[in-house]
Amino acid sequence: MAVINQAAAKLRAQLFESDELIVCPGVQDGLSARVCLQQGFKNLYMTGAGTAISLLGMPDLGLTTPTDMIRQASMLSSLDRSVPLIADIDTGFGGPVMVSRSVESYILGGVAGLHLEDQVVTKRCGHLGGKELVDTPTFVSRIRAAKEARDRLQSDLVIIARTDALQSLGFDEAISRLQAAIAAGADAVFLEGVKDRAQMKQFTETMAPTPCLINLVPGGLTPLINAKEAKELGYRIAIWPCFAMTHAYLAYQKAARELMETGAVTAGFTERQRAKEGDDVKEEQGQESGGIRELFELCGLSECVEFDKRMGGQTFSKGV
Ligand SMILES: C[C@](O)(C(=O)O)[C@H](CC(=O)O)C(=O)O
Repeated sequence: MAVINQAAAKLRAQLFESDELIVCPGVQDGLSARVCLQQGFKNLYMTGAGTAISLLGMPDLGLTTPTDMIRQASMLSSLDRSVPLIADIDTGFGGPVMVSRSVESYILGGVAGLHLEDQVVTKRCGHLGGKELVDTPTFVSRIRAAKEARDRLQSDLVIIARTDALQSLGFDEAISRLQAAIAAGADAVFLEGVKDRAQMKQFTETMAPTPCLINLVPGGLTPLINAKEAKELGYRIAIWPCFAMTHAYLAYQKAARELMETGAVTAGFTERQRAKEGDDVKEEQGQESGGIRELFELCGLSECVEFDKRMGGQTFSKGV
């Protein structure tokens, strides 16, 4: 339990014992997480939208089950337990019993923080239209159930209350929902779909001293401010869901189109290889930048081989 709680304790210290902006690149699978860890980010964010797209090939419409989300959040937490993960838990997936069970599973999976919202269970991405909300007592019961799970497991899990009320009910109602959530045990707050800088500032000032999260979705309702601006506007956590998925999508599309049209794969790393060949720099077969071995290395190939050996295993004694 102590090891499982370390990331949560670290996130809590980042939030309450410093004034840093907690910068969270959105990740949805092993590859995106490994790349962000390689780049040295101190925190990660598990996007529910990205998980729906990547795991199910479906839009963010409340289709991921608790099992999908728990499994993905636990896997992402396990890649580097010194890097606290904040994970989307959507609506908590049901009534208070379900919320409590789901939060317990997130904690046992090593998740450091989560955000829990006030949409109906058949939710949708906060940046789509026609969202429906539960009433404030129902929202508060979800937060209370999350806190109960945290207290029962003696965890430092950071609970972030999210409201989607801004679009349909306005700023004041959204604030009063978040204040009710704080009274029920939320540590931080997330106003979904904030529309401009003036509203960002008004939000962080109104909620002070409670830490506020900003959600910077490409193509969403909120202007894509940068980390420096987010800090200046009073935010303490910034998440960038799906920030690299657009690039990944376009890269997949380019490679797939090429294979479809030419019957050969020359996009991506082989292009760089060719450029290098033009410079008379030949790389060994299978050693190209971006080739499969590099991806395996990114995902811990050498560490696995070394671990096997250290444990007295023979699995890789003939090399890999
Ligand atoms: C933050 C969010 O819940 C997510 O799943 O990452 C989404 C983001 C998105 O749909 O891109 C949301 O804002 O609802």
